[in-house]
Amino acid sequence: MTSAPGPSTLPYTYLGPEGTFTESALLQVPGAAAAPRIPSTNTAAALAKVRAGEALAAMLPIENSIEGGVPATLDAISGGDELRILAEAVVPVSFVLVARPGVSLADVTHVGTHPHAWAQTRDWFQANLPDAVHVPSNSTAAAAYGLLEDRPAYQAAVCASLVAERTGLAVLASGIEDNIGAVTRFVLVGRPGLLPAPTGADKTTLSIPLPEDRPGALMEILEQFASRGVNLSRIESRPTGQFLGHYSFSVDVDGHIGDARVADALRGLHRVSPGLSFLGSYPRADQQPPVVHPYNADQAFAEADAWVKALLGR
Ligand SMILES: O=C(O)C(=O)Cc1ccccc1
Repeated sequence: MTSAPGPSTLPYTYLGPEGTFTESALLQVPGAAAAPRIPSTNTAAALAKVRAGEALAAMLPIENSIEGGVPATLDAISGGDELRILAEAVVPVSFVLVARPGVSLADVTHVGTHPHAWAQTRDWFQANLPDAVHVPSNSTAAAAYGLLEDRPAYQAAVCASLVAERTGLAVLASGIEDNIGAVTRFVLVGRPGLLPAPTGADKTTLSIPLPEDRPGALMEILEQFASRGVNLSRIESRPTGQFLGHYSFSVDVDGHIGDARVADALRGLHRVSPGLSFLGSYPRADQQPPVVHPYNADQAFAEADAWVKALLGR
């Protein structure tokens, strides 16, 4: 992963409070662990700090290996003033069930947690507490801290084990995730102007509105990638909110806008869907370079360009 963007006195922000999986993700960004950081209550609050220049960048969950995309993040980064993804981090996610000391499993009727954590522990609750009611919270850590307040609306919370250690809450059960090995992907989002340099193992995130409701419109978009040998690692549709049935495609592709094949695909996309948004090119967390056929390499694009220029006498 690249280092955090340049030296700055501005803090980073993240979906808080302390002890969320999002904070763990931020701590993976070289340079960010030693920098000041402030928690935000939710995605909108985190991005408002970035847009107002009060935070250098915000770490937010974007995709889970079980649940798929995180709509709140996908929608927030593609709407409003332009933002850029600067880095990604992938964090293994394991959950514990915590309660105030003295509370037992039999006392638990309501459980506070983030909707993603609830979705990833469904089977465990079905098997162990089938009647438990979910009380949604802004984050797993917020749910756990809520147990320390007067008269919480739930008796137990699902969170990271780190939060149990920090709060002194009792662990009623651990490793309660339904899918061992599940990971969540997080992105560090800043203002435009900071384009991370290509590393050879990068991703580019785009939001592409379907230009017209007609047969083949999506295929025309996908052709721009296929014909340049650009692999997609995520694609999902999100409603634009304009009218029922109007969708935008949120896409991650292998490669950097500085790679000729990606830049050429972007040119093609701009012709097909001029309203597309470029949300950033940034290093892949797993540092795996893509397989690029020689005819899609930078050199092949440069040679093709030179050939046409020569034919035109330029
Ligand atoms: O609530 C948290 O701790 C978060 O960081 C969001 C989240 C919730 C569940 C799985 C991964 C991330």
